[in-house]
Amino acid sequence: MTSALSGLRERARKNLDPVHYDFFAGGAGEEVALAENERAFHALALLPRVLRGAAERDLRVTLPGARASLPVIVSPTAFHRLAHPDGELATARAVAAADTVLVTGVASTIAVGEVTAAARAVRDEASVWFQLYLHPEQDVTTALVRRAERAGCSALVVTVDSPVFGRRERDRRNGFHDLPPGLAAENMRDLPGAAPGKPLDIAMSPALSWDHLRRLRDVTALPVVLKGVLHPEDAALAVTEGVDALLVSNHGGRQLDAAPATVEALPAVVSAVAGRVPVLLDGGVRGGSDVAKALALGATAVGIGRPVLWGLAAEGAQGVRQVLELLRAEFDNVLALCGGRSPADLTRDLVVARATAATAAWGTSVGPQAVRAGEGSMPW
Ligand SMILES: Cc1cc2nc3c(=O)[nH]c(=O)nc-3n(C[C@H](O)[C@H](O)[C@H](O)COP(=O)(O)O)c2cc1C
Ligand SMILES: CCCCC(=O)C(=O)O
Repeated sequence: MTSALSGLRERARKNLDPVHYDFFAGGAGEEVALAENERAFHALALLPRVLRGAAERDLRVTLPGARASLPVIVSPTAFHRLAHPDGELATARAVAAADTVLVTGVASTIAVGEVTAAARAVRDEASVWFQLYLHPEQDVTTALVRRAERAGCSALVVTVDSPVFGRRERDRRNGFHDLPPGLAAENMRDLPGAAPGKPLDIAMSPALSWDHLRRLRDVTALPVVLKGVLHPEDAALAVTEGVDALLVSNHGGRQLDAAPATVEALPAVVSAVAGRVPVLLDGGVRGGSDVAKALALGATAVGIGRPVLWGLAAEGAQGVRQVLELLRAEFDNVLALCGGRSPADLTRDLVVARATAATAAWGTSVGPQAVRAGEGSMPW
C-alpha cells in the first residue's frame, strides 16, 4: 500500500469509533483470507514490454450497463454513515465525479433512490449498480429489484458467497451487533413482511440455489453480475445460467477464511469462462500495479472495498475522490511502464510469480515453480 493510501487509512482510524474501524477493517476467523488477498498480489511481478509506442493511453473499459473511465469500480460496502455523516451520498458524488461505477448495496444507510440522485446530480449518465442478497422469499427479492430499477440502477450485483454470515472475531469481541440509533439499512424498509417503519433484516440463507437466481432473472431485464464466485465450475455454470458478468471475490476475507486469495483464484475462473462474459475481481487491490496484474490475468476491471471507506472516513467525498484519482494515476503509470496503451495490452504473459521472475526473464526453466514468459502458464 502506498503511503498516500495508508495515510488516509490512519486518518480514518483516528476519526472512527474503534468498534466501527474494526467492523470495516476486519475479516472472518483468523483473517487469513484478508491478509492473503494483499500478499498474493505482492507475490506476483510484472514483466514489462518495452518500445511499444505507448504515448497515448486510454484507460476506459466497457462493463454490463456501464462504461468506466478507468478499470477500477467501487465494490459494495455496508453502512457508509458509520464512516461519515453524508454516508453513501458522499461516496456517490465522488464516484460519479471520477466517472466510474458505484456498486451501492442493500446494506446502505441511504435509500438507493437518493444515492442514484446524488450521483446523477454530479454526472447525468453516472453508472450505479445495485448489490443484493437473494432472499428466500421471492417477493422480497422482487421488491428490492423494483426499488433498484426505479432508482435507475443499470445492473444488479447478486452476492452469493454468504449462505451464512462469516464469523467476525473483532465484532464479537467488541459486541458490535447493531447500528447506532438513527442509522438503518434504508433499502430494507417497506418490504413484504416488514413491520411499518421498521426495516426487514437482511437475510442470508443457506437454502438458496440456482433456482432462486433463475427466478430473479424472470422478474428483471437488468444485467446480472454474480459476486463471490471462486470455483471454476461455478463460473462455468453461471455462464450457462445466463449471468452477464462474474465478480471473483472472497468478500474481502469476511466470509470463508479458508478461501484462496482472489488473484490466485482468478486464472482458473477466467479460463472456465473463456471470454463469454466479463470477469471482475475484488479483494486486496491497493495500488495501480495490483490493478494491472488482475487485468493481465484476464479481469476486465477490479473493485475496491476498504480503500473507499478509508477515504470516506478521512475526508468524506474528497477522500473517496482522492483514492480513485490515486489509483487512476498509479495504473496509468504502470500501464506506461509495461508499454501498454490500453487495458487490453495487459496480457497474461506479463505476469510472473515473483520468486521466479528472473528465471522467466532468462527463459530458463528451473524446477516446478518456473513460469516461462509468453506461455501463460501459472505456478498455481
Ligand atoms: C465493511 C465492509 C462491508 C461490506 N459489505 C458488503 C455488502 O454489504 N455486500 C457485499 O456483497 N459485499 C460487501 N463487502 C465486500 C466488498 O464488496 C468487497 O468484496 C471487499 O471489500 C473487497 O475487498 P477489499 O476491501 O480488500 O478491497 C463488504 C466489505 C467490507 C470491508
Ligand atoms: C448484513 C450486512 C452485510 C454486510 C456485509 O456483507 C459485510 O459486512 O461484509
